[in-house]
Order: sequence, then C-alpha cells, then structure tokens
Amino acid sequence: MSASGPVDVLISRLDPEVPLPGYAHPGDAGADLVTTSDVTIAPGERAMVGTGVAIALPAGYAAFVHPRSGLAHRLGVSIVNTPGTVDAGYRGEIKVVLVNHDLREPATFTRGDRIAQLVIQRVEQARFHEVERLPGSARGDGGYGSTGTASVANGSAPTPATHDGRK
Ligand SMILES: O=c1ccn([C@H]2C[C@H](O)[C@@H](COP(=O)(O)OP(=O)(O)OP(=O)(O)O)O2)c(=O)[nH]1
Ligand SMILES: [Mg+2]
Repeated sequence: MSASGPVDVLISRLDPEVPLPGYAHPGDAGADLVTTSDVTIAPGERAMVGTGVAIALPAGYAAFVHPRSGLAHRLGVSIVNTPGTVDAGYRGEIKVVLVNHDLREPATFTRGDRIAQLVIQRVEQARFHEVERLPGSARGDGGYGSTGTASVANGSAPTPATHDGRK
C-alpha cells in the first residue's frame, strides 16, 4: 500500500467461479492468484495455467506475478519467468508458467488452488539517450562475482577484482 492508499485496478472475471485475487493479510504485497485448471507437473517439467482474471492497470503501473514461498518450500514449485510482467495495456487473462523444480515428486494442483501472487507496482519508463561514452562509476563494468567470494564468516573481507576505473 502506498502512502496515498491502495491503487484502484479494474478487474474482469473470465471464469465466473474463481475468487478475485486476495490479500491474505492487511498490508501484504501480493494478492493470491488461483489456477482455473487441475494440473500435475512432473519433476523438472512446466505447465501454463490460467488464473481466470484480467485486469486494466492505470498508466505508470505494472503487475508482477511472483511465486509463493510455501509452494517453493513444500513442493519445489516456482514460476519459470519469475516475476512475470503484466503490462498496463494487457487485457488478456493473467497466466502463470509454473515449474516443478523437485527432482523426484510430481506437483499436483486443483482448480481453485492458490498458485502465485500478484504484486502491483509503479514503474518508470525511460527516455534513452545514446552517448559515445558513459560516465565513470566506482563499479565500472565489474559484475558476475567481481567483488570476490571470501565470506565474512571466516573473518576475511571479500577481495574485489580490479575494475576498469572508467572515467
Ligand atoms: O507471467 C506472466 C507474464 C506475462 N503475462 C502477460 C501479460 C503481459 O503483458 C504479456 C506479455 O508478457 P511479456 O512481455 O513478458 O512477454 P513477451 O514474450 O515479451 O510477449 P509479448 O511479445 O506479447 O510482449 O503476457 C502473463 O499473463 N503472465
Ligand atoms: Mg513483451
């Protein structure tokens, strides 16, 4: 919830029996989404399921389809493209591409089970200005582990690799 209160989002039930996305507790970031179909996902496999709802977000907002930590913990189930991005202009059914990361057990969901959560956020669009050379920064082009692997637990500070010091 923003300081100005919840944002109003128009929602349409494409499947009249599904519950609207709901926040389990006041102040929760994610509103739970349910699957409209029964599905069993074999170990390592994925399945796209519908949620039975479509929304119209105000301009300047996006909705993000996040996994539920309980399913991750209990079943090893996540979302392939986590978090899925629902654009403000999208009017189709919100769908979820579930993936079963468990190596041994299939994961079964029944119509109406909560399978994901929708987080609504303000987003910026950028105006991209092409330049010959970017301004320098402390990090430069260091990434992908450039700050070293030594853990704080063994008393040694991480050893950063040298960066290019681009100015
Ligand atoms: O988990 C998701 C992710 C996306 N979408 C819908 C809403 C989103 O606005 C649209 C397109 O998503 P995205 O831009 O991520 O996919 P794309 O592969 O780039 O497709 P497109 O070419 O349609 O943009 O699909 C979902 O319903 N669930
Ligand atoms: Mg796209």
